[in-house]
Formats: sequence, C-alpha cells, structure tokens
Amino acid sequence: MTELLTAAQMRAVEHSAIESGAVTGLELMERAGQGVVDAIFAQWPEFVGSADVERGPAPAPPRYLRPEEGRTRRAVVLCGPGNNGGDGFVVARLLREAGWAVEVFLYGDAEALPPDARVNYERWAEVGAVQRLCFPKPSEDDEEKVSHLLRGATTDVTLCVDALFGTGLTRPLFGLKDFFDACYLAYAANLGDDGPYVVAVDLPSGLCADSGRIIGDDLGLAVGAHLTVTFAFAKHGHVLSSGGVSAARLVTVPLGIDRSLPYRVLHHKRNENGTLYIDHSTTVKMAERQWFEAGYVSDLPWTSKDPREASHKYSHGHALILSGGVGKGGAARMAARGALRIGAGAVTVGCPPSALIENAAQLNAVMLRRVPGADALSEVLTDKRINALCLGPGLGTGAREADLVRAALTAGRGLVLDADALTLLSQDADLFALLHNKCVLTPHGGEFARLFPGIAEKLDAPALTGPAYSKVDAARAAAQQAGCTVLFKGPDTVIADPSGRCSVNAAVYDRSAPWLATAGAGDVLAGFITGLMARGFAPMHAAEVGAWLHVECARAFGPGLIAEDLPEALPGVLRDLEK
Ligand SMILES: NC(=O)C1=CN([C@@H]2O[C@H](COP(=O)(O)OP(=O)(O)OC[C@H]3O[C@@H](n4cnc5c(N)ncnc54)[C@H](OP(=O)(O)O)[C@@H]3O)[C@@H](O)[C@H]2O)[C@@H](O)CC1
Ligand SMILES: Nc1ncnc2c1ncn2[C@@H]1O[C@H](COP(=O)(O)OP(=O)(O)O)[C@@H](O)[C@H]1O
Ligand SMILES: [K+]
Repeated sequence: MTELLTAAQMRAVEHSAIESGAVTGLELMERAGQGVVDAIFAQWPEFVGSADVERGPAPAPPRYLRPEEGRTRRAVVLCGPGNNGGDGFVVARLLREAGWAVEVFLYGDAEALPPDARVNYERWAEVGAVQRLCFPKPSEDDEEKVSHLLRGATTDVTLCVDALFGTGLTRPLFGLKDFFDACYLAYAANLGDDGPYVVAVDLPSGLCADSGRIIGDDLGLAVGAHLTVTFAFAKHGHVLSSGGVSAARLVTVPLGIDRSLPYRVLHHKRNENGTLYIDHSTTVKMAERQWFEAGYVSDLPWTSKDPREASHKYSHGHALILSGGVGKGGAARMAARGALRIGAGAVTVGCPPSALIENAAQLNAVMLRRVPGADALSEVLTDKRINALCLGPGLGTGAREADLVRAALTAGRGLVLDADALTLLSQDADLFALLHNKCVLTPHGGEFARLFPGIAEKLDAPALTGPAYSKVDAARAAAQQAGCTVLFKGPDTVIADPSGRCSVNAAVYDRSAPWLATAGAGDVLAGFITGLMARGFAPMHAAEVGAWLHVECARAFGPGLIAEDLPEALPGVLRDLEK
C-alpha cells in the first residue's frame, strides 16, 4: 500500500522536516533535482555516457556525469514562478554538468522567485543563459519559440523538462498553449526518436495535485509526459482523473525525509464561502496519522484460507447471488463464479422459477435455489450460514426486484449492491434509507450520478481553482451519505467508508489494464467482494482486496480479456501471491 498525499499534507511534511533542523529547503530542492536527473538516466540508459575508463582508487562520478563521446545531447528546461521552477534550475545545472547542452526558459519573474528557487536561479545564471517568457501572458513569439524547439523542427532536442508548476497550481493557466500541445503530441505519439521525451517535475503542469483534474474550463490544458518524477510521496492527483493518464510512468524519489519525525497536521478546511484555509493545530507522529486517508493500493496482504480453520465448506462462508429472469442470468452467474473462486465456501444463485432450467444447465459447483420473491428470500435467509448477498447484476428493476432489495437490506447481512440494485436505490429514498454499514455499493460513473446527484454535480463542475473537488472527496461524501462502503469504479477506483477511510485502486502507469473495461467485468467484481465478505472480510477491506485482485486478474490475463476470464485468472494470481 502506497500512501498518497494532498498538496497541503506534502507541504506539512516538508515544513516539519525543515523546522526539525533535519534538512534545509535548499537541500530538499537539490535532492529533488538530483532525483529527477537520476530517474531520467534510469529510464533512458542510452542517455548515459559510454566512457568507462578506470579512474583509480577515487570513487568514479556517476557514469552519466561524463558525456557520451562525440555526442552532445540537448535539453530544454521550462521553469515556472515557484519552487517547481527552482527544481528545474537544479535539473538544468546537473544536466549541464553531465555534458548536455541545456536551454532554460523562465515563465515567471526572477525577482519574485521564492528564496530557494531564487538561489538555484542564480546558480544556473552563473553558468548558463535564461530566456524570459513574458509572464503571466506569454507572447506569441514566446509560444512559437518554445513549441518550435519541442517539435524538433529546428533542432534535435532530446529532452524537455517541465518544471513550470507542481503542487502550487491554483488557477487556470493562460498562454503556452502551443507548448502544452507540443508536449502532448510528443507524449501521445511517443515521438521519442524524432521529438523530445517529456519529463514532468513533480506533476505534469496544468494538473491539480489533489484531484488530478486539469485546472481550467473545458479548454484547460496539461502537459503530457513520458515520465513524471515526484518527491517523497505520490499525490492524489497522480492517480485520479486526468492525472493517471497524463504521464506514461510515475517515479517517486525519496527526499530522505525521516518518517518518524513528528509532523504538524495541516487541517485544511473550507469556510462557508468555500475558501480553503489551513488550521495548524495538531502535531502527530506520522505513524499515528489519521490523515493519510487515501492509500494508493498497489499491493495488499492476501489472506489465504487458514489451514487451522475448521475445514468444512461453511466455515468459509456461504454467498447468495440473486439473478434475474430467463435470459438475464449471465451476470449473476459470473458474479457467483467470482465469489466461489475467491474462496467463499459455498455459493448459491437464487433465481425466479422460470429461470431454473437455464441456470441449472450452466452451473455446476455453484448451487441453485428458486427465489420467486421477497418472502422466498426471507425464507432462504433463515439459513444463518448465508452470510453475504449480492443483488444487482442482471437483476431487473421491477417491483419484485425492489422487494428483494428491501428484504436483503433488512436481513442485516453482508450485502453488495451493484447495477440494477443501484438503480432501484436511486429511485426509492425509503430503500436508500435502509442502507447499513455491512453494505457495499459499487457504482460506475453513471450509477454514481443517479445515486448521489448533488455530489456528482460538484465533481462534474469545471475545476476553476485548486485544490479542486476530487473523486476522493466525492466517494467520501457518498459513503457518509449512504452510511456504508462505496466503491466508485473506473481506472481510478476510489473506495471509501463512512469513517472517512479511503483507498484508491489505481489501474494506471505500470498497473494499467484498459482491457478491463469489458462488459460484465463489474459483475465479477461484485462477486469477488461478496465472496470475500462471505469469508469474513469487513466490507471496506473486501472492497479494497476485491478491486485489487480484479485488476491483477486483468493484468495477468492481458489484452483479449472477457469478463468470464477474470475468475479463471484468479488461481494463478493467488498462487503468485502465496509464493
Ligand atoms: N514539498 C516538498 O517537499 C518539496 C517541493 N519541491 C517543489 O516545490 C513545488 C511546489 O512549489 P510551490 O509551492 O512554489 O508551487 P509551484 O507549483 O512551483 O507554483 C506556485 C507558483 O505558481 C504561481 N501560480 C499558481 N497558479 C498560477 C497560474 N495559473 N498562472 C501563473 N502563476 C501561477 C503561484 O503564484 P501565487 O498563486 O502565489 O500568486 C506561485 O508563484 C513542488 O511541486 C516541487 O516541485 C521541491 O523543491 C523540494 C521538496
Ligand atoms: N480504463 C480502465 N482501466 C481499468 N479498469 C477499468 C477501466 N475502465 C473501467 N474499468 C473497470 O472495469 C469495470 C467495469 O465495470 P462496469 O462499469 O460495472 O461494467 P459492467 O456493468 O459491464 O460489468 C470496473 O471494475 C471498472 O473499475
Ligand atoms: K511540473
């Protein structure tokens, strides 16, 4: 599990480290710039010089500090008006020391740079030129000059370093549109050979660090980068929304900040006008933090069945998945197979009598019960061994199904509500009011908007200022409103419970699995979560582990995946985890 921070939390970490005397701001900036350069050479070893002469007992400088024979590589570094720009000056200096020809542009006022950035500006100015871009509105000439350089029309620039804005971007950017377009083109077309590689310092400029949304109206712009190098911790904005697709790769370099130091928590709150303010109140140990609420779930401990547990099937729980009528059972059957594969001891599909023959023809290990309506469901649920239910996939949205959802909600067992069950909930406030803390809702964007229209409206409004309302904010608000766990799907699946605990299961960067967006994948996910709840996982944990395994299954199978493949990929994924 990787911790994700907001920009305010990152500033708190930085301030505490500096206040403790452990490090200065200038040292942090140097480490940040060095980290970027190291990451560049790790990503593209061909940029490393080839001279390999034995230099005696003194430690040899890093290989990349020695220029490749007969070849001078060119880099353009764009520095902004804040500390992100300061990092850019460090990168420029270190690349120059490595033998690169570096052109530096400043989009900002040198006199107004913050102190550490100013020092690094001066250090660069001793060895190289700084070309000024008109600030805050670049001239057409400026735009032309920079984008021309990047498009490779006049030069052979290998690298473009975007150090314009990092965590401090709070309002829309104007100008530099051609520059942003050029970066995006280079990134999207992967023009590595004839265009430059784009490296974003901390965050692709234009993105909000907290929401991953592009700050601005519909015409908002963000840099597209081949590599983003961030510092100490990834931020929410690296994995949410556009953040997860604005760069091909994310590398987090440590800044040597001691995590055992006490950190002052900056409670960021909004007043009644919506203005963000910071209340420097509490000091906590990082390890005791409640405030690293959003974890980027990149690995999770897998709990296999404990051999010491009683060994009959019901000690691993019994899941009941309700299906719709004739011809509608596929979704429930896939959910059932997911629940069984993930380790529920027994799984039963409950269906209307008319669908018994169809289901019987297609199910073997999964059991089958007739469940004509709510009374029959209550009767089935007198069997207390049934400890987790799933309603929604292929269920239908008529009166029978609404009654089934009501009966399931009043049974007080673990309950996953997906698809049609979410539609029913959004149509009936009385049903919604029955939600309880053993429920998990698994909406995709459309279902989320129907269930939580007020929250979705905030999320869909243009992000005109930062920090912008994020999918993390939305999932948390929804979990509070519903009084249960909410898993808000997408490549940036956000899972929240009413206590404020929140995780992001991000299928981006090296976990990207776009082929998971295939019909029925959500049904299998609902089944995974139900199976885990049958096994005794708490709702939030079941949702986190289920979502993580879902993406792992998709990655293990690869392109060409259809939903039926997901449960079948699970044994291989679990085997690898057990190793
Ligand atoms: N935290 C750490 O541990 C470390 C952090 N480090 C680095 O510091 C970076 C954060 O620095 P930062 O806070 O100075 O913010 P940054 O992104 O450079 O920009 C702020 C400037 O932009 C301005 N501005 C804003 N919007 C604008 C607009 N639309 N158009 C024009 N201007 C606009 C804004 O002006 P203002 O709003 O104040 O008027 C302000 O001047 C971080 O990303 C990382 O790279 C590392 O050095 C070391 C360790
Ligand atoms: N680009 C993507 N990358 C990875 N996973 C994705 C992507 N888009 C969607 N998903 C996942 O695919 C699943 C689709 O579920 P859903 O929208 O309910 O579809 P269906 O109803 O057809 O099953 C969800 O788990 C969602 O998180
Ligand atoms: K940047």
